[in-house]
Amino acid sequence: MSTIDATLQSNQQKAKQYVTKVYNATEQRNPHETEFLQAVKEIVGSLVPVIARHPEYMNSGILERLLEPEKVITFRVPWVDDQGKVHVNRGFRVQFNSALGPYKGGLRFHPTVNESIVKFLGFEQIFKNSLTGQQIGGGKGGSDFDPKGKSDMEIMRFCQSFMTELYQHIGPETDVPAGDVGVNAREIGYLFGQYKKMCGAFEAGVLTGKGLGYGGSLARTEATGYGLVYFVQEMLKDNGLDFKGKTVIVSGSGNVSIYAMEKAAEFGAKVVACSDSDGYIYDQNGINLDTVKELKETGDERISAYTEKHPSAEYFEDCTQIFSIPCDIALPCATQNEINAETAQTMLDNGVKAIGEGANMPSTNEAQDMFLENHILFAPAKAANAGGVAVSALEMAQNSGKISWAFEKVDARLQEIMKDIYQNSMQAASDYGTPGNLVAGSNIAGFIKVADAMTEQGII
Ligand SMILES: NC(=O)c1ccc[n+]([C@@H]2O[C@H](COP(=O)([O-])OP(=O)(O)OC[C@H]3O[C@@H](n4cnc5c(N)ncnc54)[C@H](O)[C@@H]3O)[C@@H](O)[C@H]2O)c1
Repeated sequence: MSTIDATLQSNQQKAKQYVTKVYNATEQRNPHETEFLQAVKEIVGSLVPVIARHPEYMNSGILERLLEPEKVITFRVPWVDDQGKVHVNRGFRVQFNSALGPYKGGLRFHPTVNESIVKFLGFEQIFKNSLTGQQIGGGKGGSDFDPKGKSDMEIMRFCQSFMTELYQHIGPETDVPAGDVGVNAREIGYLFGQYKKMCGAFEAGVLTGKGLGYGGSLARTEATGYGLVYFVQEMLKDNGLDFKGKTVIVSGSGNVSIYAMEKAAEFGAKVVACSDSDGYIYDQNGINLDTVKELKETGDERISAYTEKHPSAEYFEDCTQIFSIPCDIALPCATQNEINAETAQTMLDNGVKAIGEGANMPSTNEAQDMFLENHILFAPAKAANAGGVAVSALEMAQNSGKISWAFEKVDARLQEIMKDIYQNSMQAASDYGTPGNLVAGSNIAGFIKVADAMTEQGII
């Protein structure tokens, strides 16, 4: 073995030991945070070749610092329902990393929200935001409040109470929340109103996903779903494929899902199924998106009601079974861990060709490995669903210039950003010895920018 080969091997070994040591320490320090640990394991596992080539990251403790949020804020959110009964929920904001810019990431209102979920989302957000090439750090927040079945006034009172505490921790140059599951334009409106009242100032850039009349950006509503399809289209094109004529399944029926279905259909695909947390619908004629929008965007109805308007469609209880339907392209857009090893095996048996993750961490690490081992085209969440935050950063830019761009301008910029993320992730994958592996490539490309900025900014 040559001296160069021996050095490379020794560096690789040291890097592996370092990554394992840091992961084990994280596990010991956060023993019950399963989702956070899952996200950490996936990312740090792919960083071994980077650390081996750049031992300076190891020497300056980059991973140890990256894995500990800069700040975690937990607070009480008391509110009164329409019957006068008092409720108390828990609010969270994790300000994970500000090496590249103000913390940026959504708020999730869902009964499953806890510190582990918010930390996994915030951790992923660091790399996603870095991939967009914009000046945004990583953060995330939310509450275990369940908006399902609540009246408009209850939602408003909850949002006001939530912001009464949060306002002192955020700001256009500090931390800029947005929507996520359970937080859409209505909730952002109530949150913004309360922020404005508490601060006594109209600071449009403090929240993104706002209504168009008071500083929102055109194309923000569509951005995550459209961006996902633009990303998958790049991946398909690179492999001699295309959306045209393909059978597509999109889980969920919320913001990401609806606009992923819209763009996939526009590109000539036939979307045959979508879901909500109760069950899924299968429409062999192709999902009628106007009906889904009517049920989910203007009404507050369950997806099962779709079959009342389209009797030839079928409804099945148990949303987890949506991916048992054969398809060419699967776009999981509902929630974390919706595809486990068993579901992945069914999808492989059914001949799936490509997967694009619209939701955050919808595939377990086992499922992801199975797709990669079987050479399925796989677009991981932190790259493929970055379109939402990318357009949020464009909203911040418009707010700071007090201007509004046309839909076409924002959409064109979104397409360029998704293309760049695809190319940079592919390049990083091939530079570090895993050509074509977008999981490794996006982790590495996202990491290097943050690690370099942290190094330049000193030990803080
Ligand atoms: N909104 C964004 O801009 C954005 C950006 C990046 C990533 N994401 C991620 O995309 C996912 C969806 O977010 P959204 O903004 O569309 O939320 P949303 O609240 O608008 O919609 C979520 C949808 O998923 C459904 N759902 C929930 N649990 C489910 C389950 N177990 N099985 C099937 N359906 C289920 C809900 O009924 C709803 O239709 C989340 O993982 C979120 O973190 C969102």
